[in-house]
Amino acid sequence: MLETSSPSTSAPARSLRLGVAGPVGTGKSSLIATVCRALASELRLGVVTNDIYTDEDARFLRSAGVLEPDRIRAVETGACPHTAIRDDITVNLLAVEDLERDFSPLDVVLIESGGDNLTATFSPALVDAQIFVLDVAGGGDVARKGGPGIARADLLVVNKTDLAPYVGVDVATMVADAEAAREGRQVLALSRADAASVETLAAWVRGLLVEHRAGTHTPQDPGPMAPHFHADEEGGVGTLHTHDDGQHSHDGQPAHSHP
Ligand SMILES: Nc1nc2c(ncn2[C@@H]2O[C@H](COP(=O)(O)OP(=O)(O)OP(=O)(O)O)[C@@H](O)[C@H]2O)c(=O)[nH]1
Repeated sequence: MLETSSPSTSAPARSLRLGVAGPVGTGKSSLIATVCRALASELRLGVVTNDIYTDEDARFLRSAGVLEPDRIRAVETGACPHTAIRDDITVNLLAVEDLERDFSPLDVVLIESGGDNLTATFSPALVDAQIFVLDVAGGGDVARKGGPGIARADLLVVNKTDLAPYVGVDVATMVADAEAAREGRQVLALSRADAASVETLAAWVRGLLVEHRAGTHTPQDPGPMAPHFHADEEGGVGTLHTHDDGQHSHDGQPAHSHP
């Protein structure tokens, strides 16, 4: 791939890990397919999908031919999606690190959460940044309802805007509601059928990668992590952690310091 092309020629310490979360069916897999189509010719990409009982999202992306099949790895969570993206990220972190090792160096690894409710967001120990996806078909009022993903994800996508006339949603109002809930953080009205919106999404990813490589992007936790226990070195139960400052990972190191 184009190591000499923008956004940077300097070697990153590791890939940019970008999470994509949001309610069931809002278009997370499709958004990842769109990003891959837009950027696969200029960046080295990998994908990890999360499904509860299947590897369906990975199979969808492989069959769409957006990346070579082995660059798309599936995690079966066997539990509510938030469990594997926030409460215990081990299986996802291993999948990401396997990808990064197998295809070293990668520029971006996209991690798709299983569809969950409005409270589910990624731990900053797993991803450097996250996109939260809503769609117009879920109702124009959803953006007003708030929650950590809507309010504080790095980017909020209002997806499937091509469907808005058919479901009676005014996209401009929905975006304005979302911007108010986000206190100025970016909102993108997206449709895979709208090339300009797709290019805006691709440009956002490129810009984030530049910041990641420069070390100027700080991973944020959109919501408090549930209190949890770590096993101590003897295998017993260790100390209760809350990590509610948004700056620390499961191992107590700065969230962006994983190798
Ligand atoms: N009209 C339209 N449909 C879209 C768009 N993006 C996705 N869809 C459709 O929305 C449906 C759900 O898309 P997915 O990408 O599977 O959604 P998801 O969030 O990954 O779904 P889960 O993994 O089940 O939570 C599919 O039928 C897609 O074809 C869009 O921009 N416009």
